[in-house]
Amino acid sequence: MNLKDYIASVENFPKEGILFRDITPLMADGKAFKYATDQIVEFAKNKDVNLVVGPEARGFIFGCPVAYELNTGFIPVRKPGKLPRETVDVKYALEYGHNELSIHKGDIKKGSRVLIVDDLLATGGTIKATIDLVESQGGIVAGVAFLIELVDLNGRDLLKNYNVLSLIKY
Ligand SMILES: O=P(O)(O)OC[C@H]1O[C@H](OP(=O)(O)OP(=O)(O)O)[C@H](O)[C@@H]1O
Ligand SMILES: Nc1ncnc2[nH]cnc12
Repeated sequence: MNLKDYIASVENFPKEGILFRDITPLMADGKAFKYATDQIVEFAKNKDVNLVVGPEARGFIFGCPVAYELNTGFIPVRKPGKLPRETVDVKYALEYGHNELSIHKGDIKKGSRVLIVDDLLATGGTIKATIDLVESQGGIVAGVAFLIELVDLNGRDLLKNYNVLSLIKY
């Protein structure tokens, strides 16, 4: 299956000069969504993963079905003001702005083997912030999986010490 056939490319969204890779056609197609999820599950299988972590919002879309298939829990990494209990926070830069991410303190037990899942790797700011949150809680990042990698933005440079999967490259 060619997953690129299910990605829509939209010019100048959300800002002038950004070519937005829209995953919603893939999500809307049951076969493509399952195929992409299965590829990530396959990547995780020999990594002894016991927890999946995904950043808001699109990381939830792929992270949850992957966690279900792996029989693990899913921990959300969220934007400011969304998590009700005590959090650990980190600031980061985006391809088109900046943001802050949080995780509930204590959700990741020391020594947990974590698979981090997100829809897209651009500059790597989001994933690096997510890795920092996981590691600050004593989690071990067993793998990092994306549906899409924007190769020219060099996000991989931040991930040299990790097992990385991306299913579609632009
Ligand atoms: O590699 P980076 O440069 O950090 O960019 C990638 C991130 O940007 C997008 O999320 P966004 O923050 O737009 O949030 P959303 O998922 O809520 O739309 C995307 O889903 C990734 O998480
Ligand atoms: N070009 C892009 N398309 C979709 N999501 C993104 N997140 C960061 N850059 C993006």
